[in-house]
Amino acid sequence: MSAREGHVILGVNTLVLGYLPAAWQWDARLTPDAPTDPGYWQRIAATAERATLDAFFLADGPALGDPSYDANVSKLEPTINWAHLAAATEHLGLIATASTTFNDPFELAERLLSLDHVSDGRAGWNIVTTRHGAAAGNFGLTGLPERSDRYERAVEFVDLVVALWESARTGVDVDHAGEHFTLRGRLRVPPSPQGKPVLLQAGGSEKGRRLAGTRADGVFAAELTKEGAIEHYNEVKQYAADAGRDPDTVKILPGVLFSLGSTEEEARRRSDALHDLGPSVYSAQWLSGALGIDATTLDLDAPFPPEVLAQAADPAFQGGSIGFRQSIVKQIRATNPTVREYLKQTRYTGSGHHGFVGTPEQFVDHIEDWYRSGAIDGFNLQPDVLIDGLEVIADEVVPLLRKRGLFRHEYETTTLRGHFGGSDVA
Ligand SMILES: Cc1cc2nc3c(=O)[nH]c(=O)nc-3n(C[C@H](O)[C@H](O)[C@H](O)COP(=O)(O)O)c2cc1C
Repeated sequence: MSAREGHVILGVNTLVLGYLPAAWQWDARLTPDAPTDPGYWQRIAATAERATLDAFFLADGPALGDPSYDANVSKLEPTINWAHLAAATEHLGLIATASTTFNDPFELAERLLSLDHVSDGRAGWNIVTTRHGAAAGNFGLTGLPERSDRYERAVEFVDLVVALWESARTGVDVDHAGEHFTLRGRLRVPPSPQGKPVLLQAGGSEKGRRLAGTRADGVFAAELTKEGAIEHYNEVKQYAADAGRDPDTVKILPGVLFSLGSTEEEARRRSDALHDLGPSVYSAQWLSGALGIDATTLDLDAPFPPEVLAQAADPAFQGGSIGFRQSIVKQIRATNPTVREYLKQTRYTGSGHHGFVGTPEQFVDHIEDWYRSGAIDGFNLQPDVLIDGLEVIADEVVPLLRKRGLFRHEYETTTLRGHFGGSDVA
């Protein structure tokens, strides 16, 4: 492995109860009111701070989830969810997903900068353009705007939000007349301790990677294989360098779904039990959404038809996220399994996101391997089930990472930007 030094960044995409739909059946502490119970969030945040983790992260879309594959159908709006947790935590970053397609730049700039104040500089914004068609109906549209329109709007949206945060610092009005937005004025919210919230981006198409490289401080990536992760890592870092930025200021954090056990067999039993407890269509539904086809119509005992894996004639009209789709197709092409074999293997190698099933020691080996191979700057951890899935990170994984010099022993920085290697002071 390379001699790469430094420590990994570890976030937790809490989702709410965990990434598997049966999470609520696994742990009695995951009560029906957990999503809206401040006490639940404070308990898991205390575990995360005990482990000196970098941030809690909330994936989100402005629409009710689909229970056939979404483990967290109902939840609070992320910035509100994090505002109350800010008061109950001291170090943990709080990253909220918000769509550039279904928000207004002035309102979101105010809301995120306010969150940065109430959290003493620990706010982050995960920039998405939203892949779920259900959100369109909630905003008076008959369908999602086409991908390149969404990204064109996203670039103007992000630049306007950053200009508004800058207006808070300089006191100079923003005077913007663009393709998607016209605005003259400035924020009433003063600059925050870290200057402005940390920007992350999620979306792996070429436009998504370019947005990340030119503007974001971090990337929530979907990469099922180490080769795909290295390619994504290098591409975004190159976009940053081409934009005159220091590539090291953009941290690449793929998601990793994990089930851990004291032995590999126990971990696999846990993953199997959780999948067997969940909706039988879970893996097929996830795959359908990610590939943009109905996976339940495929011949289970045959390989994937070439036309299913082929890129849409015009990627612009490829539904869902190209990032997820490309990653899944790469993984399928690597072993050419039957559909049934692939759906079964996703239990152990992840569905859409990279997956790991094994012991804490094996997980640490895996984290170290991907980090020293230049595939990641860290991971956005996604426990199969919250509470006990997070406790094993605090009690077993982090101590092992610290022993290897790969993780902090205590918080040395006070803001999310500081945790990411930037300066605590704006
Ligand atoms: C790793 C990853 C995580 C994502 N998380 C979300 C999310 O939480 N909410 C959401 O609306 N979209 C999410 N998306 C999709 C984004 O909305 C994205 O802008 C859109 O699907 C286009 O993605 P693409 O560039 O991969 O085609 C995610 C995409 C990826 C790759």
